Amino acid sequence: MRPPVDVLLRRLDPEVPIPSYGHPGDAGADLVTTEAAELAPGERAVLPTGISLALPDGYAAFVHPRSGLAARCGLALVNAPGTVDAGYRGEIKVIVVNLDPRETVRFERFDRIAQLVVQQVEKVRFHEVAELPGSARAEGGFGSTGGHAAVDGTTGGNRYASVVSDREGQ
Ligand SMILES: O=c1ccn([C@H]2C[C@H](O)[C@@H](COP(=O)(O)OP(=O)(O)OP(=O)(O)O)O2)c(=O)[nH]1
Ligand SMILES: [Mg+2]
Repeated sequence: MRPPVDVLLRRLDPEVPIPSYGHPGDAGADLVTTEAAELAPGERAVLPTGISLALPDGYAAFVHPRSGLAARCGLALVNAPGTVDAGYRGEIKVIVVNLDPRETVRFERFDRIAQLVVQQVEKVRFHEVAELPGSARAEGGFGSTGGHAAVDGTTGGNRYASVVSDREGQ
């Protein structure tokens, strides 16, 4: 395993735990909320994590959802993944939304609400051209290879769409 990258961290709450990886190979370090919160169905909130970072130049951190909360509670991040720029020195916040149609989601102070993935990112220089070089995919996108579910009763002309219509016919 490669040695970890050193990142400076400031605690904005003296008791907040430093983000930690659950297992040695994990990509995301868990972030907690420093405020208890209650989200009714459909409600969103911006939750404080009590930390700010100084990421090295050439890196960014991405705020990702936790799958367990998504599966169990319908909790999502509105802007997933949230992008934390290397130059950002403010508090990292997590923009959550309760997508469950019925149940309220409750968080206690220091509950783990999201995970932070730190990655190297490229900065590019854009060069405008009149024509782009060809490729196998060309302009095909948005389900051009099939396999997308039907939307609004239309069939996508693929096997998943026909599975949906078979089920509806039963
Ligand atoms: O989930 C997130 C996403 C962003 N940020 C912070 C760090 C990031 O560097 C800054 C700005 O985020 P972004 O660029 O996504 O938002 P914007 O609406 O484009 O704001 P700005 O105009 O400040 O770039 O907000 C968070 O704390 N949590
Ligand atoms: Mg921005």
